[in-house]
Amino acid sequence: MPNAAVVYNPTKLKRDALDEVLELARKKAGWSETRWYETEKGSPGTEQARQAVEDGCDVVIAVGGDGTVRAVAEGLAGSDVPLALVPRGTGNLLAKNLKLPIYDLPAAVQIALEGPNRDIDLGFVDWKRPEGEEERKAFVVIAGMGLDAQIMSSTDEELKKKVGVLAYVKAGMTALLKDRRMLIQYRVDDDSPKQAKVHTILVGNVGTIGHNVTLMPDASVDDGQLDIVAAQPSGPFGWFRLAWRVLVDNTLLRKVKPRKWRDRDDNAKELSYRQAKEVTLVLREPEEIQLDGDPFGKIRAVRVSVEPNGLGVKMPMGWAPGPKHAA
Ligand SMILES: Nc1ncnc2c1ncn2[C@@H]1O[C@H](COP(=O)(O)OP(=O)(O)OP(=O)(O)O)[C@@H](O)[C@H]1O
Repeated sequence: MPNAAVVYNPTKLKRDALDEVLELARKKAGWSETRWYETEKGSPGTEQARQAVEDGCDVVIAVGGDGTVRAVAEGLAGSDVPLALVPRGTGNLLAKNLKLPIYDLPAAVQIALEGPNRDIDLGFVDWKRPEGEEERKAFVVIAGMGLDAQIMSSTDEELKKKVGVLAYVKAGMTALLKDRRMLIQYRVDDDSPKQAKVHTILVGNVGTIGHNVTLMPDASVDDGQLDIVAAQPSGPFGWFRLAWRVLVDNTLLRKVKPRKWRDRDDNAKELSYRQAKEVTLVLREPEEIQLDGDPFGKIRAVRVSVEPNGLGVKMPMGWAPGPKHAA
């Protein structure tokens, strides 16, 4: 009989609430006893997911926000055990990009036990800390440096509990006022290395960053490619033009705007886009990095790469591969 493992963040959902729904569903589906693994502040899900794989589970259900999902996905890398989501965070970005149900326990549980598998790309970062320490981490949504990572690292967690995403607005305004740019050396795939001065550089696996804002209009979760965006607004209207590009062009007009117009716009100077399998960045000064919305401190250099189809995710019943499902 198959069995499910649950890796859950107890600050996001009480075990009893999920257990009640899961017990009914697993008995009905003929699954054996569920194994439970609780995350901890200093151990947000990677070790638990690895343990669950070692214990022989058939699916790992991650319960929590994007941080928990990222950590569990990292623990599943290299295994063929799929991930199922019970989204319980602020952003829930992977779930939203894959159009999975949010805050619907029975639907999430049914998907976990009976839903079809979809293979999606898994992003990896190999970074070097300012002190020289090297580390490898996975991400499923976005890796970012510069302004957005400063926002993540300075967002007030207490305020986030009270006002949700508005806490990011406060941190964002503070970071914007500092108007700091990073001097980077970068190399995209086999191109020759180049230099640039940018406010933010984002490397994404999915294109929508919550509230239906599409940052990377061509990003697809299973195209085997990373989408790179560099933001370098300048002049008094630079940030305004950038916001217009993201909020109006990418998000609202994308569906109606002819492709050739978008091609012409795609490398306007506020926002440059590239698709690649790998990008290496060397920073003049150590910079903050964020993965899927969680801050990971300062790094000196990073190689971002993608493992195509590196992660299986449980999808809603009736899902089948096809262009209209591209995220
Ligand atoms: N048992 C625990 N007690 C306290 N904190 C925990 C525990 N388990 C995990 N955490 C912390 O929870 C954070 C991960 O939270 P999670 O991603 O589930 O929600 P979130 O941060 O609200 O989501 P989002 O990223 O969407 O805002 C990690 O920083 C981790 O250290």
